Amino acid sequence: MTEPLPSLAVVIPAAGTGKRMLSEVPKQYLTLNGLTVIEQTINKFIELPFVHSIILALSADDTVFSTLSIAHHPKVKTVIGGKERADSVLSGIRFASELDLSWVMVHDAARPCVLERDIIELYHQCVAQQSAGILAVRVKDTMKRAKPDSVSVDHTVPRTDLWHALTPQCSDIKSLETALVSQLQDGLVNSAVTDEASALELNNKRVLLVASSARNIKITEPDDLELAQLFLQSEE
Ligand SMILES: Nc1ccn([C@@H]2O[C@H](COP(=O)(O)OP(=O)(O)OP(=O)(O)O)[C@@H](O)[C@H]2O)c(=O)n1
Ligand SMILES: C[C@](O)(CO)[C@H](O)COP(=O)(O)O
Repeated sequence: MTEPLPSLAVVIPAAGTGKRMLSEVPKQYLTLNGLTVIEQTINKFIELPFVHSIILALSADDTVFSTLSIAHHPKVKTVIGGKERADSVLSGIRFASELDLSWVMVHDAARPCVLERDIIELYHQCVAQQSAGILAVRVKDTMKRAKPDSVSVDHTVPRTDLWHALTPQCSDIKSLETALVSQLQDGLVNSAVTDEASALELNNKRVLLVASSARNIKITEPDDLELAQLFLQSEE
């Protein structure tokens, strides 16, 4: 019989303003198949047996989340996010580090189409290999690097071994907290560290690439909402 997976914390950065979405409200509060985006995302984690706590990093002026029934679920906690995504993540990690847990997953509130089976597989692989890891999708298209500040091709980027990094991104809490703090202190957060794996890589940590369904999109621009609706409807 395989050992049960250790309990973990899930940090969900949800303090963004969704500027690229061009919507009236922050994209995490847009309606998606009858629920808000953030509720759809939380629902992908809330029933998983190894999820101990779900920590939402919210904007200081967020007045919506507390009105949702999910906000009162015993697993759900909230912290105040920060200026950049990494600041919000670190705020959640600091709360998680007080919970006497070893592992954490960080998942964008804007990724409601993640599949539970992919979350479970990611965690199985990280625990089995005692390594950080991320859900990712191999690049399928030919990739071009543009000339600086232009829209003409500079060169083609070889796509062998090229992956799209998605979330959740999973790590032991101590390594991730150390990595994020050191990058914040080095002032790299705003440029080089756009995901947790970037910080871990800069701290010479191994990061597994675990194949994810390509439907695990991040709702970023207006067209993404319709695509997310189709993906969620096909899960019903
Ligand atoms: N200071 C920030 C910025 C982003 N996020 C969260 O990080 C996730 C991924 O970020 P992104 O898609 O860039 O969201 P926004 O920053 O809201 O989008 P935009 O860049 O278009 O404003 C989102 O769930 C967002 O709420 C956060 O918690 N804190
Ligand atoms: C973390 C992430 O979703 C991995 O692809 C991505 O880096 C977030 O980028 P954003 O510009 O903060 O949405």
